[in-house]
Amino acid sequence: MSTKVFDSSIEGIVVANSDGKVEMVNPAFTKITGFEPEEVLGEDLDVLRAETHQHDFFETVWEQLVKTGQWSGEYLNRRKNGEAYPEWLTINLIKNSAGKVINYIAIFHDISDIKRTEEKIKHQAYHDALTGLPNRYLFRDRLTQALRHARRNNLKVGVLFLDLDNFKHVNDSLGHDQGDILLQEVAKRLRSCVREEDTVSRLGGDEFTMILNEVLGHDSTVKVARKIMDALSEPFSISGHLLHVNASIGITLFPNDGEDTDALTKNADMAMYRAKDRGKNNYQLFTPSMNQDAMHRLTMEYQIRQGLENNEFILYYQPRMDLALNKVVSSEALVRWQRDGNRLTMPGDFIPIAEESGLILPLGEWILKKAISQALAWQDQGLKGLKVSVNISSRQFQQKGLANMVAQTLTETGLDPRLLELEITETTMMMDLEKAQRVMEALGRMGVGFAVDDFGMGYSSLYYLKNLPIDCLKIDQSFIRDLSTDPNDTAIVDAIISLCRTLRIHSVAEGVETREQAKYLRQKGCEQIQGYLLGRPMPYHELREMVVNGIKPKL
Ligand SMILES: Nc1nc2c(ncn2[C@@H]2O[C@H](COP(=O)(O)O[C@H]3[C@@H](O)[C@H](n4cnc5c(=O)[nH]c(N)nc54)O[C@@H]3COP(=O)(O)O)[C@@H](O)[C@H]2O)c(=O)[nH]1
Repeated sequence: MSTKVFDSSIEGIVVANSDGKVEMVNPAFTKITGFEPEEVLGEDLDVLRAETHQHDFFETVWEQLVKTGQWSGEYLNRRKNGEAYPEWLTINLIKNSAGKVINYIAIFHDISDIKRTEEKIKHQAYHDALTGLPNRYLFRDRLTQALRHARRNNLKVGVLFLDLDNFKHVNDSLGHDQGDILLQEVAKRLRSCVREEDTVSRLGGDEFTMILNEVLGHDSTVKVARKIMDALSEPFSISGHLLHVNASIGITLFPNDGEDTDALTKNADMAMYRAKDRGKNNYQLFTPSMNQDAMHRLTMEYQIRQGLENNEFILYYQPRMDLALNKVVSSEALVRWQRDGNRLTMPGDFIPIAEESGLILPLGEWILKKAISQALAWQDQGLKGLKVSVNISSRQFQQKGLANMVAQTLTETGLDPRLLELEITETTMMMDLEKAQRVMEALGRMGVGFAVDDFGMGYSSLYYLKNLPIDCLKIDQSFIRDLSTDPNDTAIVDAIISLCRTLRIHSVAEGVETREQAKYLRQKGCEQIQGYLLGRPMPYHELREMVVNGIKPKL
């Protein structure tokens, strides 16, 4: 029976006598190690000892055997062909009734498969499945190690935080599969920009971080950032498409910009946001003032939220005049924040923060509803046909359900949709042309109008002018400012007015401050004007008076 067990066991078994000479091995032993019985029988057990462990390892094993009669543990052994393999080994001392050792029995099995699975699981836990780069956990671990080493040896470590610019467009236009391939290619290029001992990791989405070990100072980190930007500036060829990808990079240096992993990462992230603010496709070194800015932003975010709850926002209206009719035909709703009593905070101080934090969504909805109900009130007060136009920020325009929300508000209030105009910048429309088309056509069918705000400052693309339901171009005020002195501005304004005429789109000049400007625009055929010449943005009742009394003196 015991012979049968010995022979059929899947575990390798070696029996040695009290002198350590091998007396028996089973077939599993041969299968695992490759040694035939005749090659080991009568030999010292030492012939099976691989030189994969240090001397003190065997001393520990021996000590425990003597003490307890048994040792179990992981052992890195070697097959006959020289290949190393891990095994789980148990050695038992067999004693006779007098307590004298008569045999050593070693039982072992090959745990290569288990080890491989373990390694795989470990790799998956610490690597990004898409790019194979270290993930955020391994990044943190590596940075912690790098800082420990740098502290001990008085060295510097650089951290780069990189975010691809407009990656969402690739995903939206070509689909996620192509987006994934692009991320893999970006990962390869990033890896090629740093040394073997540096770490490039993917935190998720289009965010990557880099640990630059033992750098000399800021110059070295900047060099790497430039190298990365150069590497990314070459277009990527993905499934027949040539894609251009840029990145915004934030840089911190240990110990100057943070003492620990969290501080260095957070500050590099902050610097990356500064790079985005500065027009993307650039790098920024962290400065302590960025921390103050971040604190300011956080406080403002909190206060905007409170302001919404406490009804602190109000709308002002700026008149728009039809030059042929010499009458106010529309007004632009412009938000103000009335906090601390009567002090008005201007939109330039809070709209960008509301945009970044997403608070523009509830704020924008409030603005839209308020402007619609005000326009309705003017109709009821006899100001028939007075339109209202509302600025829609890009985040608001991208949100799901904007068309439904506008349509529902119009239905609920009963305002004629033709009295509402939405102002959108070129950049907003170009972010996702298909979506722009869907939203604008849905609302356009109801009668809502669309004005392109700040025209001339962005793409000025004829494609969207031809394909989107646009009613009006608002010529950016920067061209009007120097209309009489800068021949370039004069030429641009003339060209936009004639473009509007050709495309049968209304032309509106923004920022008109002088009679000369108004006169010139009328002469050139510009249809409407808006600006301080007519009046600054004003409370709703002042606008009503202006419409009722007419613009005096006549322009
Ligand atoms: N998403 C939203 N954005 C809004 C809203 N309300 C305002 N804004 C945006 O904030 C920016 C600054 O607005 P504001 O301080 O109100 O300035 C407007 C006008 O006061 C100013 N203007 C008008 N005429 C003149 C002029 O003759 N000279 C001169 N120097 N400035 C003038 O221009 C601003 C209006 O610009 P525009 O929107 O491009 O027509 C501004 O970008 C607003 O868009 C809001 O409710 N939602």
